[in-house]
Amino acid sequence: MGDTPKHARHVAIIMDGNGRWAKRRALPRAVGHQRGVEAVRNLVRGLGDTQIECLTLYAFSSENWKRDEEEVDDLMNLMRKFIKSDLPEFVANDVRLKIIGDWQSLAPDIVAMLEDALEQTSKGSRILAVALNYGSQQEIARAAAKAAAIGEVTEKTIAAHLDTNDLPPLDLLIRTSGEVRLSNFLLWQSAYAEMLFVDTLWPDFTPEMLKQALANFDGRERRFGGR
Ligand SMILES: CC(C)=CCC/C(C)=C/CC/C(C)=C/COP(=O)(O)OP(=O)(O)O
Ligand SMILES: C=C(C)CCOP(=O)(O)OP(=O)(O)O
Ligand SMILES: [Mg+2]
Repeated sequence: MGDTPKHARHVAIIMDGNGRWAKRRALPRAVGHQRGVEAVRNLVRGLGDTQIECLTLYAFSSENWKRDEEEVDDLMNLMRKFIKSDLPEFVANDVRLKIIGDWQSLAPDIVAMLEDALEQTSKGSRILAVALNYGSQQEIARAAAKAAAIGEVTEKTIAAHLDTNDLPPLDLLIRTSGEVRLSNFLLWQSAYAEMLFVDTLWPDFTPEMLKQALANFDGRERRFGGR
């Protein structure tokens, strides 16, 4: 595997634990999500200090619609606020936004904001991919249907129609909060990804912890089925 880079090019994070972070402090869940956004902001600000080419963040799953309407509204409003406040910083810091998932079916104003943000960041070189209304099984089914429509259902044609088709291969998947499951995130892309499950609740996750995760990755031996 001579062409395998030593460092992680593509890192994905399941940002779990906002609710428990708030509960421990007897605060509303919305406050946990707010602090979760701050953790995202700090991480994106520190991205330039790493060799990561693409950071993919799980922000809202296709199953998260099952939550109370109030919490869903809070999350959508945080999204609106985050794009508005942080877009200029993305542009200034060479960040290219990418959205994966069925984001086109979100509220029309969010879709419009995202389209504008995609356009404004299109020249950036470091990718921040945000998974919104994302479910990996749904993504694979969509890709398989497209592959079937061209009459060739293979690993290659399915991968070519996944939302992640223009991203580097996934190297490292991190989940915070101590849960050890994928919750319908990047199932196909995780085939040979390294995984790291940490107990830290998402609002407490720092850029320093990301660096520790990258160091942990650097110490692993990847074999891809070879010997
Ligand atoms: C990019 C961006 C603006 C992101 C929005 C903020 C953010 C960090 C969203 C993640 C939402 C979410 C469902 C987190 C999981 O915590 P949980 O609610 O499942 O917590 P719990 O498992 O402790 O209940
Ligand atoms: C981080 C996001 C956006 C989704 C995964 O976390 P969940 O909290 O929704 O997953 P489960 O514990 O329900 O599996
Ligand atoms: Mg959770």
